[in-house]
Amino acid sequence: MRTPDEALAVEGVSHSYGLRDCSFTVRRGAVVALLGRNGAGKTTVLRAVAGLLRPYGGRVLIFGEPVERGLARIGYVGQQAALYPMLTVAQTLRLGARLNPRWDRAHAISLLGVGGLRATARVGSLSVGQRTRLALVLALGKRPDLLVLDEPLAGLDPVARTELIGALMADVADRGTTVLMSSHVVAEIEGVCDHVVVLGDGRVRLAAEIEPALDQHRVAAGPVRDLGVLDDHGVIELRRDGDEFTALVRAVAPLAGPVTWHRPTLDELLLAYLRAGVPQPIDEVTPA
Ligand SMILES: Nc1ncnc2c1ncn2[C@@H]1O[C@H](COP(=O)(O)OP(=O)(O)OP(=O)(O)O)[C@@H](O)[C@H]1O
Repeated sequence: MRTPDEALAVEGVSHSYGLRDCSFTVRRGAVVALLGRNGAGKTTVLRAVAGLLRPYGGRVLIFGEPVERGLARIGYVGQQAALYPMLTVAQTLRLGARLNPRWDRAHAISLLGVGGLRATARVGSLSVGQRTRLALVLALGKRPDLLVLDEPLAGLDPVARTELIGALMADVADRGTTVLMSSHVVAEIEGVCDHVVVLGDGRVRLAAEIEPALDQHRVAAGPVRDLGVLDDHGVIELRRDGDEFTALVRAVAPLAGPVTWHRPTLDELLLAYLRAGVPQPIDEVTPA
């Protein structure tokens, strides 16, 4: 059911680029990590959300409206920052001001300081990481309500990463900006994102709030002869090593048996979903 709290609804989105009936929702102010193995469809989903690619099936709603009507409210930074190499940094910001009715000059200039970018530098002379920073400044200067970022930190050095994450989080805290960002790095997600969406084989395998999802899953380990204890749980991934097994399960029954159980780390949870083959709905998960 649609709620006024909803920033984004991806409803049954399909595309020839391997997406099949993808659905998830994001509430206002959430910071969501989109994960998936190479080629899983993350960029395709993000481009559909940013209105840059029309899905073959399904639809995307931004704040309850078709994405085409919400474009002014979206800030998007793709993997290749779309910038004009012949312009200077200052000219690029002036272009940003012209193109975006909600442009916040003071905010953009303060972010430029965070990014350590010289106003007179020509875009063509910037490194990949510096261009990414400029693209982020442009996206944030637009004062978006929904920020869509495709691996935003990939080309950045560790100091720039920390600074930009800080600027991003300040924006989220000040303005309640909703963020959907793809990433391959669990350490990048931890402490920054509160929700995850995991794609696999073009479908949504997991769409959940991180802490409750960690509470709802368990890692079981023990001898293969005791595998029967998993029968009452939803097995996400099972790995065998000789006579021993390790499994990630959605714990739907009391934890029992001669095996050991522990609450997964975020790394364990995400790796299991990324490796697992079969889509698993999260809806009926109950706390262990
Ligand atoms: N322009 C295109 N033409 C044809 N196929 C494409 C095109 N762009 C993407 N694809 C295919 O769509 C699938 C999903 O690609 P997408 O870029 O969305 O994946 P991704 O999860 O972002 O991958 P990565 O982590 O490698 O960036 C891949 O199989 C890819 O080959």
